[in-house]
Amino acid sequence: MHTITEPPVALRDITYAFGEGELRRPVLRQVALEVAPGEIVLLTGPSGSGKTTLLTLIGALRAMQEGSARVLGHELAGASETARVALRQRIGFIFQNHNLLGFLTARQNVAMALEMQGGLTERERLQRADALLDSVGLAEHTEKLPAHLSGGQRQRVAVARALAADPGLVLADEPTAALDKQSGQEVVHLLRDLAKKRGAPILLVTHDPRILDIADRIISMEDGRIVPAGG
Ligand SMILES: Nc1ncnc2c1ncn2[C@@H]1O[C@H](COP(=O)(O)OP(=O)(O)OP(=O)(O)O)[C@@H](O)[C@H]1O
Repeated sequence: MHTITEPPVALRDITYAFGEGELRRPVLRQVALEVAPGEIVLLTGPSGSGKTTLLTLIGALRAMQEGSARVLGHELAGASETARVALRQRIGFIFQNHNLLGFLTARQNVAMALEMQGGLTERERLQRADALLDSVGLAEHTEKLPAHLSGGQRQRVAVARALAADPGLVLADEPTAALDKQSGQEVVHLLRDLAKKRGAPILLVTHDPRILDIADRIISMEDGRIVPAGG
């Protein structure tokens, strides 16, 4: 007997539009995509081609319109808000502007991501946060507020936070856009190594040609469609 493992991300015929009636503007057209366990997929393409919209659909951050999206074993078409919230807790998100809370230390920002998990005492959460910050090279900076860290360091905190809850999938939107070349490369290499270790696939939207080498696969989008490889 074979066990057929479902890919962590499987999209079929995803079509999505903003606006209604005459103002309706399609931004995704029949997108199909599969991401394998542990795979690192980069999504590139011109501004406005629909990359972020696709990422937010996969991340259950917006409701589907047409097509099918199976993410970590759950169908998102027709999924309730409750189901989407539950799925979001199994996904690690990293954004361009890191989205750290300015009044919390690096350690508190990471520990907060563990609160949803339940089952851990505060002491355990803080210990786990310290271990994660250590793994991204920030052992010396756990007590600092985001404002006292460099851009690269803040983005490392965001990586630690995204991986804190042992996500089944990591979604990143332009995580290096605000960073210089070296910090950007450090952050994505770190992200890649940590995700590979945990077997979590990464889907990363980027315009940054300096980080293309981390990809297992690069996908281009144009005008709401995935451009066929080699085309
Ligand atoms: N909330 C919204 N309401 C209306 N139109 C939107 C909304 N969000 C995005 N759009 C439009 O949808 C299209 C696709 O946007 P999207 O952000 O997905 O593209 P992108 O490829 O990620 O672009 P960029 O690289 O600039 O981030 C754009 O034309 C954008 O203006």
